[in-house]
Amino acid sequence: MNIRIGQGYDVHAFGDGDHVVLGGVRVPHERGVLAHSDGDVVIHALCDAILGALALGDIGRHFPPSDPRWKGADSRAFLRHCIGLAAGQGWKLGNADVTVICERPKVGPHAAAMRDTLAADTGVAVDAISVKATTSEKLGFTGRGEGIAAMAVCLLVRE
Ligand SMILES: Nc1ccn([C@@H]2O[C@H](COP(=O)(O)O)[C@@H](O)[C@H]2O)c(=O)n1
Ligand SMILES: C[C@@]1(CO)OP(=O)(O)OP(=O)(O)OC[C@H]1O
Repeated sequence: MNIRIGQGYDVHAFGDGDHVVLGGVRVPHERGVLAHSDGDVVIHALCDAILGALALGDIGRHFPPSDPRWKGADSRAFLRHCIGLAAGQGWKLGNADVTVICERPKVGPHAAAMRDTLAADTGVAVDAISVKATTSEKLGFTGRGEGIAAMAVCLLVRE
């Protein structure tokens, strides 16, 4: 069996709004995020991890922020596209592990729904998808509540 590893990272600044989208789940919050798409840092980091494992560049190469087609886009479509690129080369997702970094919103209460959504879009069992969260102890831009970040790693497998 062949394996490939990939990692991804994404950040969006908070802006006006009443929710954020994380892992395809609408999470109520007193701020939104500034983004061309729905600003889902979890999915953007996971897409970059998958694209990295495939050595196919990054999310901005496949979905340029200058392209009006992606304005307000549901990032789940980006994830399904990346999985499709992997499948086209015979790869499937082995597992993925995501960490969200923000003081708020609290991610824990939404992690199960996020895992369900990510598992559905990537075609794996939910136990192959991990979603974790941490604050940055009030340090840095996430600590000051200026934005939200996510890191992801994934393993692709091919028989
Ligand atoms: N946005 C967040 C941040 C953290 N959590 C949960 O709280 C735990 C403690 O966070 P520390 O940064 O103080 O270590 C963390 O392990 C998460 O379970 C969260 O749900 N949402
Ligand atoms: C997702 C894309 C889509 O145009 O735009 P944004 O929503 O701004 O998100 P980013 O994480 O900056 O990735 C770049 C783009 O691919």
